Amino acid sequence: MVFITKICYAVKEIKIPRNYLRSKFLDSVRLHVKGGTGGTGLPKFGGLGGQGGCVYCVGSENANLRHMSKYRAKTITAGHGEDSRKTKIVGNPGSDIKLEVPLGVTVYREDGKVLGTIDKEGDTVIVARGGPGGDPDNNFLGHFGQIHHIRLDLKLIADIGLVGFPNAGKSSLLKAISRAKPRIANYPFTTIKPNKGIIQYEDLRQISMADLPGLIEGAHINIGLGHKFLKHVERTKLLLFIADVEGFRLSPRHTKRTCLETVLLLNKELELYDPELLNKPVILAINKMDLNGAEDIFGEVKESLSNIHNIIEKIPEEIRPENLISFQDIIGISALKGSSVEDLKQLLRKRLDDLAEESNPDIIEPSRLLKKNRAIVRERGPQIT
Ligand SMILES: Nc1nc2c(ncn2[C@@H]2O[C@H](COP(=O)(O)OP(=O)(O)OP(=O)(O)O)[C@@H](O)[C@H]2O)c(=O)[nH]1
Repeated sequence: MVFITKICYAVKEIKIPRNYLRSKFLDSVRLHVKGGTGGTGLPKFGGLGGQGGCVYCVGSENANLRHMSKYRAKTITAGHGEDSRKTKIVGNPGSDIKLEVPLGVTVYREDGKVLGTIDKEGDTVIVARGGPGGDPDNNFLGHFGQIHHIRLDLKLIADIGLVGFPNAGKSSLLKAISRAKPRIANYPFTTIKPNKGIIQYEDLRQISMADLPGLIEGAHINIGLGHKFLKHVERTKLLLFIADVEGFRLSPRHTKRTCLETVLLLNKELELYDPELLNKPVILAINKMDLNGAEDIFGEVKESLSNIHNIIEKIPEEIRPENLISFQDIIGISALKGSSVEDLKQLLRKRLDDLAEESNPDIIEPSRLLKKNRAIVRERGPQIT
């Protein structure tokens, strides 16, 4: 009997094989927060009650919203202010509650008001203030703290946002170019949560790249994973479109789209989500250049895109975007074989450096900086003490 029970427990403990499909990524969380109540004053001695503690969010590199699930169906309440006593005339303030949240979080109140955004380590947003302690202005009665339902909405902060159809090779590229280890498989929607990788250069400069689950035709009407993850490209500086040279077909029931059509469809889906996204600089990488006939297709796609305004009328209406993206660069790569991945890596850096220089023209190139410093040394001579 004991043996059978043991087996039953053992069977129960076997993990479901498709466990990985349950996304461990959370990008939105609702919390109920309450500031502490102020302590009561002591009118006879002019004693003041302590202020109630506050609940606030603090940015931390290591935090993730998943940690917040422990607060589900609970109220996060800060400490109450201490009452004034004969032996301690000014009550101590209540203890604050510090919620560590990942960088890229925007905090919304229940009425939609933005309480603040957290972009850097240590950024702080107060989400529920503690009530004031009792004093002569409130008849020595401490007040309740603020109570709110808040929503923490995470948008990944990355330099580059990788956008493409399923199976285009986004995860393969992220793996080839960075130190990330995403799941790669030959079926659509292997990526079900955004992945972030860091591209490291020889001079130790680091650039972050976010790989988003694949978009498909009709994502705007919630087909596939819909536009759910597109919000994560809002805070990237540059978009990298990746298209399979052979195009894409979701299933035999769906229309086969060529490489050019997938590029136009990506343009259209981004436009339908938020036309502002089209103002970002975009680089197009055509992947799987190791396949037969890829060079010819690449040449045709490049030619068509350089001449797109003349041929756009011939494109079927259902895949025709209204505002066309003009790509900064179009490059052919093979994420699998690694060909031209290094060129793409250098190109991405160059474009990001150009952007940084445009937005801050005071930045001086390191080589110019070195020359300038040498000139100073020559002028005054090295200091000998
Ligand atoms: N021949 C060839 N195959 C590639 C290349 N890059 C990726 N693949 C293959 O294409 C398939 C899909 O690659 P993934 O990197 O998972 O594509 P993805 O865009 O991340 O796909 P989703 O996760 O569905 O969005 C895998 O079988 C890869 O091995 C390439 O350069 N050449």
